[in-house]
Amino acid sequence: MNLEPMQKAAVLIEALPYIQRFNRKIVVIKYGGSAMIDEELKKKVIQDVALLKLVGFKPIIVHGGGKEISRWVGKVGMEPHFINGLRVTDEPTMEIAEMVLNKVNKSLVQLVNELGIKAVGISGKDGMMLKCHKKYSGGQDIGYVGEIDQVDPELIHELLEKDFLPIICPIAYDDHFQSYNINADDAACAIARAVKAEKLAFLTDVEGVYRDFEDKDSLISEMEVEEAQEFVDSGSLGGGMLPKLQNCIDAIKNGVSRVHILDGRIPHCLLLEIFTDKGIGTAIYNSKEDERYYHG
Ligand SMILES: Nc1ncnc2c1ncn2[C@@H]1O[C@H](COP(=O)(O)OP(=O)(O)O)[C@@H](O)[C@H]1O
Ligand SMILES: CC(=O)N[C@@H](CCC(=O)OP(=O)(O)O)C(=O)O
Repeated sequence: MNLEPMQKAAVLIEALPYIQRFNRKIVVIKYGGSAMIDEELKKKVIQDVALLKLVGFKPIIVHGGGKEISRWVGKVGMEPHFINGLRVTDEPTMEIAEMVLNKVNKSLVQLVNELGIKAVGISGKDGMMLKCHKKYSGGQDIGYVGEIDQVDPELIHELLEKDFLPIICPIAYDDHFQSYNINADDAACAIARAVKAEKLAFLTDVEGVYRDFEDKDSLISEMEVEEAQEFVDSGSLGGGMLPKLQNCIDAIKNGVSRVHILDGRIPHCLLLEIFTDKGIGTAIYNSKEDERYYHG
């Protein structure tokens, strides 16, 4: 894309009110495994986060790595198994999940560091950040899968205060200090609530939420939280989007100002959402009044 100098200036000027509005505000970015497949795209996501940091935002990355965990589970001759979108996590799977998530974590840290920004990679066990209990799915035992009870944000605040960029992987601990595998959307949501994030953005592998998944013209660009709840309750939403949208609703109801579901396959989707008047993907917000605050 070649822009004339005046167009370049216009793009920067359009970003100005957003830079002012988000100065020193916390933005949590949930970076899903499905949006991590392409190395070039991955670099662009990291560039976006770096830019957010350099213009004065306080970004936090909470990442997944579900596809990579499944690849390694397959490598050791086991079959990945999910119930209601959650990985059935027996002892060997837990060991693999923790190893893989830590590996993904450090690879993201390296990409951020390469841009001259100091990142610190941690899991929910560091600083006793994410405490959980064993979760059952529809009454079924799904192994070492946890539900978060408590988030201690002290370490995150310390890192932000010292100007580090926290990169967090979704592993938690229970009363007995056993490690648990946490769905990364759940972790991002709990963390965004605990740090009272201004924004929570999910980077995934679809354009956003479709009213009808079969009809690609039915993309919903924005929804008030009540409307989103009605959509979830209607039963017409399926797949991974169902728990994701419920997480978005819970985040808004618990103090996060605005949540976005963005297509991580679009280069620089984060910048396009945050710094342009129109935005992209699906935005969920509390009320029309709050929405005017963001997009005029
Ligand atoms: N109405 C819908 N709109 C968008 N995505 C949907 C819808 N219904 C089901 N989905 C599915 O939800 C998936 C996104 O959730 P998920 O797989 O959990 O993403 P991630 O791995 O990025 O967290 C999409 O890839 C899509 O297959
Ligand atoms: C319990 C559970 O399902 N944990 C997830 C954690 C990683 C994750 O959520 O990654 P994505 O965001 O890439 O899907 C898993 O094992 O796949």
